[in-house]
Amino acid sequence: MLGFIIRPPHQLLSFLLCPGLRIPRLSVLCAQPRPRAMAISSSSWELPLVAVCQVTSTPDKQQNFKTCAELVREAARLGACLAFLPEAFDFIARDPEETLRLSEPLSGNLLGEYTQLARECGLWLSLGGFHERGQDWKQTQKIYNCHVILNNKGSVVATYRKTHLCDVEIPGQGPMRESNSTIPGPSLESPVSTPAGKIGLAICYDMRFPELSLALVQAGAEILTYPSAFGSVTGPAHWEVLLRARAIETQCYVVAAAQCGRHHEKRASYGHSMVVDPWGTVVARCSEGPGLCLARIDLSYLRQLRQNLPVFQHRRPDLYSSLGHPLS
Ligand SMILES: O=C(O)CNC(=O)[C@H](CS)NC(=O)CCC(=O)C(=O)O
Repeated sequence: MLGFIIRPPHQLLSFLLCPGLRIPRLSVLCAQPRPRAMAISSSSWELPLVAVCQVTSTPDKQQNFKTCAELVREAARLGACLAFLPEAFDFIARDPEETLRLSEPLSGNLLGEYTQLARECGLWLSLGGFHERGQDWKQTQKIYNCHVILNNKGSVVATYRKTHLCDVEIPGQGPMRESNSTIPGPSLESPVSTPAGKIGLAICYDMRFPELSLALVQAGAEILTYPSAFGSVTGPAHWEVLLRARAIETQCYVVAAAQCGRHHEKRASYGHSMVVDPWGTVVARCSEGPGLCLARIDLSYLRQLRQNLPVFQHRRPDLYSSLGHPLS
């Protein structure tokens, strides 16, 4: 019954906005009529709307907060119930010493400002990667890369500390040595219920490890999030392919808020923030530069797709570890 698996048309609308520009640019990627078999009782405009914010963080924390707050307010005005900010929304420093110096605990001033913002706007926030001084800061002098979910009252409802750290050297991109400043998180987190659906938490480089996305979907995730500061060389080759692959194999929505542009003399990011639906189609994407895009999340579509193409009933966990140990 593959004929029934066609994206409903309301998902094909994405509004591309620049912060200075008040008129939304409406981009209709495609406009097929909704097939009868997919009809649902609610109007598409009642489906939850999410906003994906794209920024260029610098070492200036106050300025970064101003930019993010403006996008979050815009998201609220446009009717989003949840706004996603990228990894390192708080700042991107020039070196590990500066990263450690600018970091704060979750109880610090910056999270306090975001708490107020969520409350004032009445929307949920995915704060994609906060440089967090954890409980062990005094002993370790290192931080966690912490994804924080705030509800519309500003309370922290979930935290996930990045488990796969990006220590890579890609020619042409400048070395990344995240472990110089950061400790890997100790565990995965259970998906968290939000007005848009159950969100599985991850961060950036984590998207290269499909075991993580499978663990999250098997624990009930409907939306996977990969807030990112993706490299400018790996970006064009891997970014969209990885995100769409994670969406197709898990049959989840994938939301990826990204850093873009030049952060300082030593660092630039790829951008291309997007929302992918469970069929693997990109249903919203940001244009170049800071801004936001919007997408509706249709969980009845997700359930229909999982029924029509029941890969999770066809898995063979009895086989997958039968070839011994993974490559070292
Ligand atoms: O450094 C900070 O302040 C915040 N953290 C990051 O920007 C991290 C570690 S350097 N970036 C990535 O994981 C990029 C992954 C990537 O580019 C890939 O997988 O290709």
